[in-house]
Amino acid sequence: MTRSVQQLFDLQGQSALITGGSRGLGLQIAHALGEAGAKVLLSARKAEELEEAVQELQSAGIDARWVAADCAQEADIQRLAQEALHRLGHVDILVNNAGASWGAPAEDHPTAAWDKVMNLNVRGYFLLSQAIAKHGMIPRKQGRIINVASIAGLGGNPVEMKTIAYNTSKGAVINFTRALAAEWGVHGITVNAICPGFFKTKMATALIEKLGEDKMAAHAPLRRLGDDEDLKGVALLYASAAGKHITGQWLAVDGGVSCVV
Ligand SMILES: NC(=O)c1ccc[n+]([C@@H]2O[C@H](COP(=O)([O-])OP(=O)(O)OC[C@H]3O[C@@H](n4cnc5c(N)ncnc54)[C@H](O)[C@@H]3O)[C@@H](O)[C@H]2O)c1
Ligand SMILES: O=C(O)[C@H](O)[C@@H](O)[C@H](O)[C@H](O)CO
Repeated sequence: MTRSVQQLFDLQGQSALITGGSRGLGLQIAHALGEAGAKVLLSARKAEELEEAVQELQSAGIDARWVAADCAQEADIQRLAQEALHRLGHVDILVNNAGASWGAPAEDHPTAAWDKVMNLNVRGYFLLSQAIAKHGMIPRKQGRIINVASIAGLGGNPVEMKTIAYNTSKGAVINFTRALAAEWGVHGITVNAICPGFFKTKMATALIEKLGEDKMAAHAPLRRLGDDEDLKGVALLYASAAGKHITGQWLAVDGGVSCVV
């Protein structure tokens, strides 16, 4: 018996861990997975922001909780993985989303900032995937890993932005996704990436305002920036049975910005 579309997208009984889930794109993805029936566990560094986000999800009827952790610290990542496996019972869906950027001309980019960006955006994704898979997904022979990359991983940012470490890190996330998918498919784990375009979150607001929101929107074939709904569909596709034959892929959700040469 094949499943209906409603059954294929249903996440009842599933559990999801979302890093950087306290606001922005991570919180949007938490809403999507939670609205489809998953239990969600948010992680970020600040307890107050996490508590606020959990309350927002709970008032939408979602089973939500939080754990504070710094994904730039290996010991914190190991603790987060253990707590997630303990508190959720199992992690069916891992969303690697916590990320940071740095603006400086490449010729003067501080080494410490390069290391900081690469450490959180790449090493953090790797270490948490490793811990969650090794102690949960691989023994259970099932799992979904969703990596939030960026269209910044497909090329350079507009020249005013000067984010060489960030662009490098997001390019790495895309090939990390493909390589991990190639290795862990045999364990029943899919690994896919989302490449958002410009969304007005805390990370990007100052920059969007500096470059001009209207001007940035005008650059997109769809003449708009991303909003609070735009990542929900792809997150649910990757996380659910509807996406069970999709792995090693990335999808740009960018209003078409990445099609323009
Ligand atoms: N906003 C955009 O235009 C855009 C576009 C493409 C990709 N992205 C990516 O989306 C992801 C989320 O960013 P956002 O735009 O929602 O920004 P945001 O600043 O609103 O959210 C970032 C989240 O990451 C958490 N975080 C930051 N450093 C952390 C650390 N060391 N440990 C744990 N958590 C940490 C923050 O608490 C927050 O929850 C990032 O990976 C970012 O690179 C954003
Ligand atoms: O497209 C993206 O991934 C984001 O918008 C980034 O480019 C950040 O906003 C920028 O790096 C902030 O410094």
